[in-house]
Amino acid sequence: MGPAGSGKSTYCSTIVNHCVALRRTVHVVNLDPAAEDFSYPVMADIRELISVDDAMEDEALHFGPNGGLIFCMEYFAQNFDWLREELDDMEDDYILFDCPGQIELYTHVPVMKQLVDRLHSWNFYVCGVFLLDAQFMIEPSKFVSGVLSALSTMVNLEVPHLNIITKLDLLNKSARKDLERYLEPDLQQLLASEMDDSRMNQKFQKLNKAIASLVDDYSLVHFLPLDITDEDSINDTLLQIDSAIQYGEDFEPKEPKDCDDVDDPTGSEIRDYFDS
Ligand SMILES: Nc1nc2c(ncn2[C@@H]2O[C@H](COP(=O)(O)OP(=O)(O)OP(=O)(O)O)[C@@H](O)[C@H]2O)c(=O)[nH]1
Ligand SMILES: [Mg+2]
Repeated sequence: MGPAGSGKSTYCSTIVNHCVALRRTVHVVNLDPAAEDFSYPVMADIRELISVDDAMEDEALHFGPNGGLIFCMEYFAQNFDWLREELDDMEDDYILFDCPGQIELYTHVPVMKQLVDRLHSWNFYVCGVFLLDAQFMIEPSKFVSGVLSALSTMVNLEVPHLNIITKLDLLNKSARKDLERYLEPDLQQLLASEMDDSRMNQKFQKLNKAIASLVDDYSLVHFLPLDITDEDSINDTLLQIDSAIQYGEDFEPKEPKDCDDVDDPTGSEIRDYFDS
């Protein structure tokens, strides 16, 4: 999940490619009714059920792109049986759901929560992954808006949750260094530094302080940086999610000969993965 363009589909293809190298099975379900191109193999596509064009072109509905998307997602919520059928053959597999970018879906439209509840009822372990563009880590007030959307998604879904900063490879050295103060943020301090040299009026300052203390009180917002050009960084992300959903804990131990079958360099990648 995450705002438009935050890198959700890129994240899915990055994880798929990484897992191919690890010989680990990962599938992706496209839940974006407006998506057109995919850089990963699509196991199931919501557009087979309904697409934004269907909602926009319908004579009676006449939606624009945003209303159309919400309509599609509500239609999806009425038809989870479609997803159940698509997931029918899955067992012990890892599935990524590539979601749309409209923030309403994570804040006040109930469809994502309904989806999570339905997945639980089908015995899936679910982890929410919320992506935020590293551009949000440049100004404290931008960061606060990112934190709030991450927080409302987290509170809304009530599942293990990971916030990830994307597009790290686009940052220069000094921006990367600056990023560190946002990874374990002290919001009060961050905002205080901005307030000193801005002309924010008193009410706005007070509002920011109140938001900062609310977020601090939850002490739940933590960000993990993801650099898709760095295999170790991708591995760290995967491990955090694995531990959140207890992935692999109930797998049967593999026969040693399975490991012998694996050729290098894949074999060494698998060892690296378990070593880390
Ligand atoms: N350099 C770099 N570019 C990225 C990264 N992640 C995404 N992009 C680029 O950012 C743009 C948007 O990425 P997407 O993966 O389509 O983002 P999205 O969140 O799926 O977008 P929507 O589905 O439209 O909301 C694309 O041009 C990607 O190539 C990254 O980690 N590094
Ligand atoms: Mg996308």
